[in-house]
Amino acid sequence: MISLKGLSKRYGDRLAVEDLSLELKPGRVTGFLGPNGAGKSTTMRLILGLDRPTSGTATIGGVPYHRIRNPLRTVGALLDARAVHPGRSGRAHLVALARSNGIPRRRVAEVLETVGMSEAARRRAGALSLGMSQRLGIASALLGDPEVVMFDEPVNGLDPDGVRWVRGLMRSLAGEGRTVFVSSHLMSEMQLTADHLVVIGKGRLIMDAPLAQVIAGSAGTTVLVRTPHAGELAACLRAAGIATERLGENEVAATGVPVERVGDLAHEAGIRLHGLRTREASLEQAYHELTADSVEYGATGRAGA
Ligand SMILES: Nc1ncnc2c1ncn2[C@@H]1O[C@H](COP(=O)(O)OP(=O)(O)OP(=O)(O)O)[C@@H](O)[C@H]1O
Repeated sequence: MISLKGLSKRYGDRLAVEDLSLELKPGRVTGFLGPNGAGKSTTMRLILGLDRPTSGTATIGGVPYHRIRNPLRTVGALLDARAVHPGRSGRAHLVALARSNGIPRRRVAEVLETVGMSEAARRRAGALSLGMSQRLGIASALLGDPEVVMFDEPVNGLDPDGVRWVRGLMRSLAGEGRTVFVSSHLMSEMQLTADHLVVIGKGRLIMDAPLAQVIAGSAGTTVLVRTPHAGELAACLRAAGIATERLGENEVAATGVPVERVGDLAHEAGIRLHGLRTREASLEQAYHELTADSVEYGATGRAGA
């Protein structure tokens, strides 16, 4: 488990991360979302001890990274896929990493097999495509068979097959009971991969909730009801403070409300229903609503402002 308590990081007069407190639990994929410059990479670097917090703490299994005795066996991370010696082969890179971390050499062949690059690992790392570099970075992260894995934009540069492969890998790592923390700007992909979401904007926590709850909370998620008493039901829902729209003679749409509540209200009012279903918003829509006030570098904003 990763635990952040009041985590803050200041660069000069800029607060890149501000008072983040949350727990990333094992056995699930937690997606880490936020606009450019929101502080995702900084947070990941703080967890990995690559930067020191200005205040607060980040711990893995209760211990700050710099005090973990066998870091690669505890936490594996992919932050920058190109951060590999370009002249070395992928395999040589992994062998060196294994040796310097007391990891058995057989793990090199195992992780290369896992990421599907047993052949390509013979090539110089500098000659690998971005997609292959991503796979090598993922192999490095998995080398120590860690309980916690963190990936910063892991599907960056991958083709559709590669994207699907990463999705399957994340799901299976979580299925094995590991803590999986992954940042991405690809909402459609996160919707398919994540169980839980942490959304930040301008360094601050916006949302820490299950994916289903984030989507259900979107104004785009609508409960559609078919009933011969549409007028009566619409009035009843409005009286309960629910945004309601008549779609037709026999149909009512309600937003911002769980389907169970609509069903219960209809039941209490003795209104017969012929259909009750939810039309879910996309994660992309939910994300835009959540972060609308936090986007710093919008198309109309001043570049670099
Ligand atoms: N080493 C640094 N020195 C000064 N400022 C920094 C440094 N690293 C990050 N920042 C600033 O901190 C803020 C957060 O940056 P960070 O890279 O963590 O955001 P991010 O959410 O990962 O963005 P992106 O989605 O674009 O990767 C930004 O304003 C960035 O300019």
